[in-house]
Formats: sequence, structure tokens, C-alpha cells
Amino acid sequence: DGTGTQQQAQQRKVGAAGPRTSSKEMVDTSPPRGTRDFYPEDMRLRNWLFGEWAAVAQLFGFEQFDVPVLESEELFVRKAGEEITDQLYNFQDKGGRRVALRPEITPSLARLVLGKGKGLALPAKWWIVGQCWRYERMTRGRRREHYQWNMDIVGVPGVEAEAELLAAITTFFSRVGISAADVGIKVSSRKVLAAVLERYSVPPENFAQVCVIVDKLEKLPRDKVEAELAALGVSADATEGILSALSCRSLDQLGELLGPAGHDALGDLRQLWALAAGYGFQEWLVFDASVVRGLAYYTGVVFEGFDRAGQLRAICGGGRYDKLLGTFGGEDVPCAGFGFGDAVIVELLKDKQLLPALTQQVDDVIMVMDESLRPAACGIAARLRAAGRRVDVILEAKKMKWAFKHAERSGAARLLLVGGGEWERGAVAVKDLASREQTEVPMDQLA
Ligand SMILES: CC(=O)Nc1cnc2ccccc2c1
Repeated sequence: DGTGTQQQAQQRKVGAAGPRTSSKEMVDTSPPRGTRDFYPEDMRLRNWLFGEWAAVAQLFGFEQFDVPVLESEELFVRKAGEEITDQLYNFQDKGGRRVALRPEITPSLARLVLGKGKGLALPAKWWIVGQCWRYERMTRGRRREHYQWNMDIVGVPGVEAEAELLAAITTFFSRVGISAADVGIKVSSRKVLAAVLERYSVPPENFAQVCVIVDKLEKLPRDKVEAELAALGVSADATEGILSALSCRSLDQLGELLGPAGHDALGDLRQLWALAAGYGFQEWLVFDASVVRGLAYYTGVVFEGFDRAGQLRAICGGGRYDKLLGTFGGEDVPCAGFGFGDAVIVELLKDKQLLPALTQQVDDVIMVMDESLRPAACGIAARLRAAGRRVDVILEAKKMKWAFKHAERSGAARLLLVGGGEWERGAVAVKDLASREQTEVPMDQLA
């Protein structure tokens, strides 16, 4: 699951694992519930994925930022009934402060933008990869953490920003071998819902809650969603209007249904499609009026990446959030962004046999044949490393057989043996692990 090969390690109470000097049981070696360890082989895959994310961010001229995983709880206290805030990993610290492990990164970005105020040159295009947390009752056995790539554009009111973000997402997919035949991106706009709510005079302060409820249509039966809307005070007519708008199959059909009230939403989406065509990623986009996403603060275009085989949960998601900064007491600044988790994408890559085969990368393994030559061997390692070669020094006396096996397991190109007759002739025995040939190389020609 995700970039950690560690399956959800069951809480192992380690039994008597062999003779122990003390009566004390061994510590539980599993990671905390819902979290993963990354052994080196796992880290190679994670570093590869994060490296692709970073490469795309740089291709698009975005700047990296970072913020603490621990934030003031108030950043995430929203009253819209979102799952993400219901499952806040929050606590009171020793100073009596209400804090939380962040469930998402956008509110932290908003905090930084507000912190800079007029001092922030706009537009800002920022990116980050950060661990996010949720306190899930383990009944569902789901993970409590994942790593999320975020790209955000601050200060651009038009859908040119969303087009840029979608271009970045499709560039990533293409780079890792995923095509528009494998994955689509559902796109809509919350302005559709806003238009419907206005027509039925649903109070604007209910907008976020309506969106969060309607987002559950994917998971909950229709009557449950209708009941939640009714409980919020949304009339049956309004609910009917919402559900028929969300089932529109095309922009034209939506236009007919909404009339002039839909002008903004349709204008945005048509412009977005035109930009996508220009960019050459239009084939990835699917208009889907039922996409609302589950975060309270989206105000306009929303989108989510999905696998066309329909086997997986959403791969990524995002949208426009023009009013988030206002909810923190600041001036509103138009923003758009997306989040891309490290779990579903790895499942997709596995399903498509697109996981890269990653091995440890070492150039040279050095072994001394005579312990008195260890200082000299360290000098050789230093010179090779200064020349940019990745060198693994065998640190204790080992048999040749072990050294060969170790060098091959390390993915090394050469095994250097310091000592013996070669050393007397001012040279080092070099075993090429690909050709298996052994040659004698003078000391100063090793790099
Ligand atoms: C598939 C997966 O691991 N999802 C996941 C895992 N942990 C989270 C933690 C916080 C917010 C969303 C999360 C989502």
C-alpha cells in the first residue's frame, strides 16, 4: 500500500524471540497504528515518486516551501461536517495549546500568504510534499498518514491557473508512463451549485455544507444525501434542482438547465477546455457535473483524477478556493491548487506494471586484504568520492566470497581489493562486476 511495502503491520506483541539476557520482552517493532515504515527499498520508490513530483514542479516554475506538520488546531476547525476535520489528529500540548497534525496543507499555505500580506509578489506558484494525518477509528483499518504533493497558484482569478495545474498533473502522469487511456480528470465547477442554490434561495452560508453533503453522493445512497440536505433546511425543490444539475451530461445541457444563471460556470469551463486544447491535454478531461469534492472551501472549478478502469479511489484532486483567506480574517486572494497522495498512485503504477525497478546505486566497493593497509584504503575511498564516485568501504575483515556477494547486492560496478602483490607494484586489483574481469590498476588511475 502506498510507497511503503510494509503492509499495515498488525500490532505484533513479540513473543519469546530466542534467548534474552533480561526477562524484558522485545519492544513492539511495528510502527504506530495506521503509519508506515520506509525501509531502504521502500525509500527508493518513495524518493523516485517525490523526485518526479519535484521535477514537474520545477518544469512549471513553481517554488518549494515548507511548513510544520504540527499546526494550531484553529487552522482546521471548520463547521461544514467534512470527514477531514471530523478526523482531526488534534491534542492539547504541554503548554495547554490546542494543536493538530495537519490533515492537509492548503490552510498552512494560506497562513503563509496572510503572513506576508502585501509583501508577497503575486502570482505566487508554490509546491510542497508533506505528510498529512488523520485520526481514523481503526475499525476501518485505513492509514492514518500519507504524503501529499501540493501545487498552488496564488493571486490568479482566471481559469488560466487551473489550466496550469491540470497541465502539471497530466505532465506527471505522462512522465511515469500513464496515459489518458488509463486515467481521466473529471472537471466541473461549484459555480453550478451556487447558481442552483441561488435560484432556490438557499442561504449562501449553507453553500459549503451543501457541497460537503453532495460530495457524499458517490458513497452514500441518494435518499441519505437527500435526508442530510433536508436536515440542513434545503427544500425538496432545491434538492431536486441540485440533483438534476449534477446529473447533466454535457456543458450544453447544463447551459440549457441553468440559463443565464449558469453563465459564469459555463464561461469558466469553456475557457478551461480551450486552454486544455492549446496545451494538448484536452483528451484527459471529462466534464462531470457531479464532481464537487469534499473540502468546504472550494468556490469554483473543481477536479479529480480517476482511473478509467474504476478500480481505485481518486488519485488526486483540487480546485479554486477564492475565499479561504477571508475565513482566517484576512483579505481574500484568489487561489487554486491540488493535492496528490502517495498511496493510490502507487497502486495504479503497480496495476499497470509501471513501478520502476530501483536498486541500490554504488560505484565501487573497497576491501583491504591486509588490515595494516586500511588507512591507505580510506585514502583511496576519499579520492574516489571526491571524484564523484559512490564508494562503499567494507569495514571489517571479510572473505572474498562475502565481498563479491556484497558488491553485487550493492549494485556496484567494481570491487577494489587493496593489498597483495598489486599493492607492492603501486596498484590495486579491480574486479569489474559486469564483465567479471580482474585487472590491475595503478593507484592514480582509479578515479
Ligand atoms: C489511500 C490513503 O492512504 N489515504 C489517506 C491516508 N492518510 C490520510 C491522512 C490525512 C488525510 C487524508 C489521508 C488519506
